[in-house]
Amino acid sequence: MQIWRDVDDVPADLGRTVVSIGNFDGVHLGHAHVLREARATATRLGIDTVVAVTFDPHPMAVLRPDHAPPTLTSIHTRARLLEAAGVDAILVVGFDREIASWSPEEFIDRILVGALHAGAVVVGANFRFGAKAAGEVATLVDAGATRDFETVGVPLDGGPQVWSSTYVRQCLATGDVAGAAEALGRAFTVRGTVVEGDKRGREMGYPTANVPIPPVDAAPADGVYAGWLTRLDTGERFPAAISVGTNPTFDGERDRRVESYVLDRDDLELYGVEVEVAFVDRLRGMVKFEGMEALIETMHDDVRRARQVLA
Ligand SMILES: Cc1cc2nc3c(=O)[nH]c(=O)nc-3n(C[C@H](O)[C@H](O)[C@H](O)COP(=O)(O)O)c2cc1C
Ligand SMILES: Nc1ncnc2c1ncn2[C@@H]1O[C@H](COP(=O)(O)OP(=O)(O)O)[C@@H](O)[C@H]1O
Repeated sequence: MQIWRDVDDVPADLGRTVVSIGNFDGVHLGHAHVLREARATATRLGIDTVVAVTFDPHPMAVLRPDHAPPTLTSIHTRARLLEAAGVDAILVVGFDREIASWSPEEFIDRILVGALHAGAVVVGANFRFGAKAAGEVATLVDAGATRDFETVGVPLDGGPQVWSSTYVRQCLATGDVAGAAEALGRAFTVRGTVVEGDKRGREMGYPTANVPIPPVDAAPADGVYAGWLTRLDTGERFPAAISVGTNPTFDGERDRRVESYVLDRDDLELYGVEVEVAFVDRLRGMVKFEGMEALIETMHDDVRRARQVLA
């Protein structure tokens, strides 16, 4: 798959394409539905290449930083998932104030027609674009009439439910990782490099691989979950009981982390290893215990329940 980080990176000899546009954050089932329509449109028109146009950073992070939603997928993860959803190429538009000021027609002429030679544009029916979000599906339909591209506005109620990135974020904010997984069509995951913690885990009988959560990234609410830890260096996948939070029992001033105890193992060496943690189900909320003994008692139970969930 091709990734173009700038409009100037798009090869000049690119043939006609079918273009889908959006933030695609999460690449959830709603996105997959629109991308399936894009592929079907390409087949119908005899066009080979489906291009996804996406924005980085998220437009809200530029336009209203205080209201920017937490990110579900980094641009790298998004590219990987878009490829799996059948996209041939991705144009990542570096979103800034200048691009935000482009009128819908300017966006159409410079990106869709000028760079991508769109034969069709396929977007969700509620898609908005251009300065002040003035552009909509009808704007594309009108512009396409004189610029020789077709527009497909995909109805959002094509599936059993209207999925959205906002819905996924809401699920995560309440710890409903099973709901998030349903909307994504796969488990929600966090990626990162394992860092050192307070070295208390081994002492407690439950060593945990700790991954920091960048403040801009979405993560499940503080709590305890069952899931899987995958080493990205070897591809090995392990069942895990996972804690998200700041370890309130120990009162330390620290940032939120994802801490995974790999069930029934004490021999792993994970410091510095790149891992992916997948959240399957919520076990309970985070508790500030009176002492370490009470926490360990409860962790025995968490591990037992995690084993059941993952069996
Ligand atoms: C299954 C599981 C459940 C946990 N539940 C809690 C909890 O309810 N309250 C809490 O303060 N810490 C909880 N923790 C986090 C532990 O406090 C933390 O793993 C331990 O202090 C070791 O930290 P370290 O990796 O920095 O050494 C939990 C950890 C795991 C693996
Ligand atoms: N079953 C396991 N699950 C997670 N990490 C393990 C496990 N067994 C050994 N480890 C190793 O132990 C480390 C965690 O031990 P811990 O005492 O919690 O230290 P820290 O406070 O630095 O996280 C992990 O980073 C990993 O290298």
